[in-house]
Amino acid sequence: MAMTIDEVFVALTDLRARQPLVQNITNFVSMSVSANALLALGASPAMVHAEEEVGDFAKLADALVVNIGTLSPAWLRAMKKAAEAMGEQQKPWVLDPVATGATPYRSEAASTLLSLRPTIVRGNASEIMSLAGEAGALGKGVDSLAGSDQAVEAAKALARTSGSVVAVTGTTDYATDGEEVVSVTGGHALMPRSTALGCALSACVAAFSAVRPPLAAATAGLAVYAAAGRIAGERCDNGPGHLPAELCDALFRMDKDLLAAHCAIGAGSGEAE
Ligand SMILES: Nc1ncnc2c1ncn2[C@@H]1O[C@H](COP(=O)(O)OP(=O)(O)O)[C@@H](O)[C@H]1O
Ligand SMILES: Cc1ncsc1CCOP(=O)(O)O
Ligand SMILES: [Mg+2]
Repeated sequence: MAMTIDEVFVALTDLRARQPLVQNITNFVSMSVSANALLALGASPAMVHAEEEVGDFAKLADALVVNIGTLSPAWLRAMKKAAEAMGEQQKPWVLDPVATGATPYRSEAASTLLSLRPTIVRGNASEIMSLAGEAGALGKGVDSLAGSDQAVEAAKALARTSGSVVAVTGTTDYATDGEEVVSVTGGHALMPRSTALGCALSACVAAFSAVRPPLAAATAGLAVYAAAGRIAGERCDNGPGHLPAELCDALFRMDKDLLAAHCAIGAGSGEAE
């Protein structure tokens, strides 16, 4: 059974009460976007990526997001160390496999991190298809060339082989544990025209993973973000320039009525109800 809007709102209320500390090892492009989105949502962000301290910081964090957007060998070592530390403590972490498939280095890094068993993997369609090993799943750098509808089977297969919940995003978002598939609609067509909004979504999903089990955390994160994205996009008549700021305002103001009016959650890989 997919979560209801009421259950998503209770999860958001719990998140706001808990104010989880979310450790981010994320790319340079997304740092400020993700930190602001987390603060607006009600979480507490920290961008910490030195390999000398990520293990110690992971002891403090309630959740971790690992994002390979601007990868380098030192960062990858830090990502592995932090992910292992979270695993040892049985605390949740989210992998955002930015542009996996674009280069062998990136694909190998994403596979290595996947083998450390993230709680949740969140990516666009090309990334999820590539990580699932589908031939011809090329994206265009960090952007997807495939629709999320095309990636649902890959997401299910990836969830089954990895043991992670997989969230694949696009016009419709999907979350799956390999058996159940939840669809979420909302968002806005301007969202792919503003950088790092997928990264910030992964960070928000990590925040929810501190207060809910994996599939519920992914569903709640997708739904709250979809509603905020829809509200934000509708306020951006002149283009995407102010979209990140509007998105933060919408995350901050989110309540049950706004959620119900601006996103929908469905069961299965068809259209959301
Ligand atoms: N055409 C669209 N309509 C509505 N929402 C969209 C659309 N494309 C992307 N989004 C939303 O933008 C966010 C980022 O998704 P996506 O673009 O798939 O990830 P990434 O930025 O990592 O490539 C998600 O919340 C997704 O639902
Ligand atoms: C443009 C860019 N280049 C490396 S990481 C990055 C940000 C990607 O952000 P998103 O995946 O959320 O669009
Ligand atoms: Mg991305």
